Amino acid sequence: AEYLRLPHSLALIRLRNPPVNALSLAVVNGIREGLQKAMSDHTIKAIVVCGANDKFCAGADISSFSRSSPGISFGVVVDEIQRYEKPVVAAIRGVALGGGLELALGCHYRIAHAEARVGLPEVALGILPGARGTQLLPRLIGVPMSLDLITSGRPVGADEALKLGILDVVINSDPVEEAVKFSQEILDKPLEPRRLLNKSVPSLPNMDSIFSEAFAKVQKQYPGFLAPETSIQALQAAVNLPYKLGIKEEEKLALYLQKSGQARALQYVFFAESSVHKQSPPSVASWQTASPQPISSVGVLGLGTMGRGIAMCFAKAGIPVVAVESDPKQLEIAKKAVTSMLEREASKMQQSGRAWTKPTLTFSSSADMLCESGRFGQKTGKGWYQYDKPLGRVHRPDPWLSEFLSQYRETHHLESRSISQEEILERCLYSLINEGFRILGEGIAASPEQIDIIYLSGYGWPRYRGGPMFYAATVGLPVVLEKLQKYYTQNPDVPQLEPSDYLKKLAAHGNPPPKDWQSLAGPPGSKL
Ligand SMILES: CC/C=C\C=C\CC(=O)SCCNC(=O)CCNC(=O)[C@H](O)C(C)(C)COP(=O)(O)OP(=O)(O)OC[C@H]1O[C@@H](n2cnc3c(N)ncnc32)[C@H](O)[C@@H]1OP(=O)(O)O
Repeated sequence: AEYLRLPHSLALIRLRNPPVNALSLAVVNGIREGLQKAMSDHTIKAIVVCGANDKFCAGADISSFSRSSPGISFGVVVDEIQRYEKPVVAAIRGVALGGGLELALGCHYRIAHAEARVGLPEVALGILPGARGTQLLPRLIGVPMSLDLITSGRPVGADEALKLGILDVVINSDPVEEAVKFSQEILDKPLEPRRLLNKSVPSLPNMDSIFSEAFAKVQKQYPGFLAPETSIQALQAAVNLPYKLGIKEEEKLALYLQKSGQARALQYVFFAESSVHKQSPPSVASWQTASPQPISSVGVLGLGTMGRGIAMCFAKAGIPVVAVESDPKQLEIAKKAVTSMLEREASKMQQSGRAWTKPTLTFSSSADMLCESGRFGQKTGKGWYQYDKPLGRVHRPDPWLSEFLSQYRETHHLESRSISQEEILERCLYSLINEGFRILGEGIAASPEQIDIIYLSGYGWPRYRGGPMFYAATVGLPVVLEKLQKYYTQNPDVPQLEPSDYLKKLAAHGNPPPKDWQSLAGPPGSKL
């Protein structure tokens, strides 16, 4: 941060840390030094705080989170500013997010450009506004709106922030110039009413129900995420405890989140999302330039209207199709429909003098064995289990199924054994992860981050677990390798369990973080 003396007995502290003036240790120290200089200089009457390059501050430096604990010591600075004996005015352009808004909340006044955005988006990073945000915001704008903004993390535009009371002035001109003028006008005004830490949270008669509704809402809206619920607990502390104790509770809850593992995953996702836009596979191929992989056969699940159309397309292209349909009636309809469509196509081709060979459509019968016995699952009250009633949800083991399975095992010479939850999880996830390593080794995916972002955006992988490749690094690559080796030895007929060479190469280096994988594994082959 830079310190400048301005005319009219004013000082300016300008945060400078491109690209977004994040609060690195140097920036925080710079702010403190600037405040001390201004305090000891008796000619300085007021201080304006702003950010360089048209941005106030995007909060803590997220890239340094793994090295230090964000938020906690910065809260002391936020309190120091509030207690300061000279007015401090925040001049906001661009964004004031996270620690950036907390810094502004510490200031006695906040002036912003109409296009500025302010907010506390910490929950998206698995943490909470731990530099007094959960204690100061409700004192300024009340509990219901603080709950909304902090649990959702959504930033608001300057106009909305003005209405809510977060900002004092919104202008269309330069906020620093406006703050300079404004500072001179408020020099004689008392500072005590501007110190949020000495205010109490506006009380409401139905506070308990407001909080219980908020808990219910976040559990529904963000299932599995720890940060929104923990933020509500911090807001409860703001209501129930004096400031001095409330900030202690905020610190305790912030520490809990930082250690939860979700914070690490969500911070990985933040950088993964911004990096995927900049990456292309090692071959520099893209969807615009890549040639399609050969397809030897295709599986289609379900033979409704869509499934039939898809099966037809591949059959017409001469690609063998295996289609599976669990409803025998639907299967009959589909067989007739597909056959007649293909025959129509064939006769058209024959009329036009082109040759056509009938493709083979193979319908798997194995998946239908239960259905053929009238067991369609919950809707018929029996399937792999017996249900309390048709469409019922309460299931219990079915002796019929035990008999069915024992016959099946006899026919296929299978030995029964119990399979633990752990084995199910590991065999499913590690074979998926193994495939991820294969496509990295083949140069099909540009980076582990790309695979993870696809899983988060398209396959419902929980964001707070960071994606399958991040998960592999969390478990440890040597562990993943060892487990795959074990399962492959037990199931040599399942090629997905055979550890990929790429994984073997990486595991030889221990458990490197995903960002180092490509440099350690060496140049990939290129299948594109
Ligand atoms: C001492 C600590 C005290 C208190 C701690 C409080 C907790 C926090 O503050 S947590 C951080 C809260 N802030 C955020 O979550 C903001 C995250 N950033 C954004 O939402 C956006 O980046 C943006 C600021 C709105 C800017 O968006 P846009 O203009 O679209 O640019 P981007 O491409 O997203 O970002 C540019 C560039 O900046 C990097 N970056 C952004 N924010 C941070 C940050 N807080 N820390 C570190 N780096 C940040 C971003 O990764 C981009 O970097 P490239 O290298 O160019 O990819």
